[in-house]
Amino acid sequence: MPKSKSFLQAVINPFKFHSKTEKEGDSLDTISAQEQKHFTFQTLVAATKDFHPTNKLGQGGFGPVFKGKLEDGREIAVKKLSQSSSQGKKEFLNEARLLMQVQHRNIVTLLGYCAYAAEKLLVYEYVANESLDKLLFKFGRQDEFDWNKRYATITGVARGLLYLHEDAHTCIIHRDIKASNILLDDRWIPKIADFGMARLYPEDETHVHTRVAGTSGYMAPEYVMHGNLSIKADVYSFGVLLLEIISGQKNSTFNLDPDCQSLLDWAYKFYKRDQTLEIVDKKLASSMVPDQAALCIQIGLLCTQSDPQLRPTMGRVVIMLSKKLGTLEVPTRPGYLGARYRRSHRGNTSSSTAGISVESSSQSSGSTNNTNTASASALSATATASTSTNYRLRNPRGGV
Ligand SMILES: Nc1ncnc2c1ncn2[C@@H]1O[C@H](COP(=O)(O)OP(=O)(O)OP(=O)(O)O)[C@@H](O)[C@H]1O
Repeated sequence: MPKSKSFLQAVINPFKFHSKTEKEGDSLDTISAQEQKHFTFQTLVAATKDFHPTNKLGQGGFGPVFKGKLEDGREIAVKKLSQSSSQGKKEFLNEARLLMQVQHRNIVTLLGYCAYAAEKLLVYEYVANESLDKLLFKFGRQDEFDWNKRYATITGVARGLLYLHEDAHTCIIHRDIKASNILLDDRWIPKIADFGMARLYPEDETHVHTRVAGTSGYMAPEYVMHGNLSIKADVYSFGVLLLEIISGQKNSTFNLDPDCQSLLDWAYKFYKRDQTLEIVDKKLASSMVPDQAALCIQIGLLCTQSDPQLRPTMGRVVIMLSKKLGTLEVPTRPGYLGARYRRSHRGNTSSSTAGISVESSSQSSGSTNNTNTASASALSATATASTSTNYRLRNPRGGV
């Protein structure tokens, strides 16, 4: 076997029973151009001090993530697929496969893997400032996260997404852009992480057999309700994330204003009143650049418009971020799932990060009940979700 193929083959082989078709295997071969990146289990045990709880960075749908240090001094994050992982081996392999193909300063680097007996582990560069959700919503570190850092985060994530959509060798739709999937390094450079749900789409692909999956508060309404998946679903999630970064408010648990059902609704309300900056996080009072903040909010609203065709591409977003206020289109009303859905959903989940999964019957593998999964009945309360196993993908690069 040529050395360039060995990494992916070694990752894939332990999962082989999950490989659906020869075609999938072939495409993995053709995308493989990697050096041997195998880590021995012993190396990772030593690096993480036997996966000591004090080294645990967090817990995702795959299982725990541990911090480690290699003998050469490099700091790493080790994602360990738990035996009981509900998210599943398929997504784990998907993440390895997708990340092998991408290299960008705003996308987390996969250093290698380890498959040892029943253990499956992925090894990443360690990203020192951890995830954006912890900075924005948890640790009381919001003061550290001043305007310049937030603006740099917005532009960095926009560039990373632009790369995935337009510059990677095949269009990649991430499908789970959210605050906990953006990591910030020691220089506050944002890195898009967690490719377990991402999908590769060749340019000429028109249909996809998939399921609707993602995190509530971030999913585009046309995707949740009709299974229409395009790059504009990521653009929508990016718009939500942008408004969260600026307001310090979490969309899925928004309850600041009884007249508004979501953060998007709230932002739109003040935009229409010409009081756009009312939504800005009070912690940014001294550091904010008002015109930049107003521009960003307008871009966030353009990205979350109900009609996906009206949403800009990420290429356009990157250009808009460098424009002057007053030169942009006027956003129409944001799209989000209705009040009935939100009530039902809240009643069914205790976690604000819980999401939705509408499963197609042909995809009922062990990967179905991921941590991002809430009851599909919550969805059906309002939306007439497609029960078809074939979700249509209309020109993923050009919109729905
Ligand atoms: N490369 C990394 N460097 C530093 N911390 C990391 C790294 N990767 C993950 N983490 C930490 O581990 C946590 C869990 O990450 P993981 O990607 O497995 O799940 P998640 O995105 O939090 O949740 P889910 O899988 O349900 O979407 C993250 O929130 C982050 O704090």
